[in-house]
Amino acid sequence: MPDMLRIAVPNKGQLSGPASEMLREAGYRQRKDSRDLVLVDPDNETEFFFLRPKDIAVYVGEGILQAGITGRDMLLDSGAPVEEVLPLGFGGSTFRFAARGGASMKVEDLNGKRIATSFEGLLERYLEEKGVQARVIHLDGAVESAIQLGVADAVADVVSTGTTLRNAGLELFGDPILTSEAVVIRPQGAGEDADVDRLLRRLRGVLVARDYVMMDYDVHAEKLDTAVALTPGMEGPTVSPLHREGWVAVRAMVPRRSAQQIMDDLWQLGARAILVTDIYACRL
Ligand SMILES: Nc1ncnc2c1ncn2[C@@H]1O[C@H](COP(=O)(O)OP(=O)(O)OP(=O)(O)O)[C@@H](O)[C@H]1O
Ligand SMILES: O=P(O)(O)OC[C@H]1O[C@H](OP(=O)(O)OP(=O)(O)O)[C@H](O)[C@@H]1O
Ligand SMILES: [Mg+2]
Repeated sequence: MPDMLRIAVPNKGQLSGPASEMLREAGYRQRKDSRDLVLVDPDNETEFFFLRPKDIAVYVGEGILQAGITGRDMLLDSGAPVEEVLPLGFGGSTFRFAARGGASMKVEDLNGKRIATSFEGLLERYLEEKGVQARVIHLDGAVESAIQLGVADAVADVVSTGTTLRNAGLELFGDPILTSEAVVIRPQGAGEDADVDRLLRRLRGVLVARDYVMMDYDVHAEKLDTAVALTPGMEGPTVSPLHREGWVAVRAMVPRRSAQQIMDDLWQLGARAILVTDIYACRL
């Protein structure tokens, strides 16, 4: 068997589904049974290991696996010798303090208090930075209940929509300790690795295909400069002659979220036959 690229992927939790989905879009096989621990993709000479998201930085830091997908918060919390090489745009969250609603706590008020968290690495580093002395209580999850149950005076927890905190009658205080999302990690100081580079190129291709669309339109040559300013593309748009005298066809990638606005602006300018299509995959 040829040398396999060995990659760590979250086996459950918030990152598991989106990570596998992204790898599938990048052309890799993914597991069908959520209890599978390993999946071999012989066509791509890649082996995927499904591990607890919090353990992934440890495996990659030990050099056992060449890369992995985990949360930035988890990688920093672990203190493992790994580095972030590519943010993936999903699993977005902030790591924040919260206390009982109406308590109007400030970070300084945490001196001498008990703070519950499942990220004590992150929390302890932050408290030290701010010169706050508090007792850190480690909990594995459902940290929001710790205040009501009298185990802690405040919590430091992952917040996405804030629904979980609100439902527990808690309110946020202080600045966000960290802003996180899913990231690809590698062992710190790992050298060139053609196999990892190929994985990263594929994932970047998925990110671009998700964030951009292809826009085609026809415009009068006199309006071309203004139109190109609206659709500069990645390295300048493709401009081709049209059979219709004085008109040209333009093709450029535009951000998906502004596509409708750009179409309105191009229409105003006199452009016609404006088409938007999905990008299935790409290497830029
Ligand atoms: N509600 C959420 N929305 C988006 N991302 C989230 C959310 N909750 C957590 N995350 C992010 O997902 C990553 C994994 O967190 P998750 O809670 O799934 O792991 P876990 O707690 O170890 O797993 P489990 O909850 O199954 O025990 C973290 O980086 C975290 O910031
Ligand atoms: O701000 P929200 O959108 O409500 O999301 C944040 C919640 O989601 C995660 O919990 P998860 O479901 O992973 O449970 P856990 O506490 O057991 O990790 C996280 O730990 C928060 O509790
Ligand atoms: Mg969780």
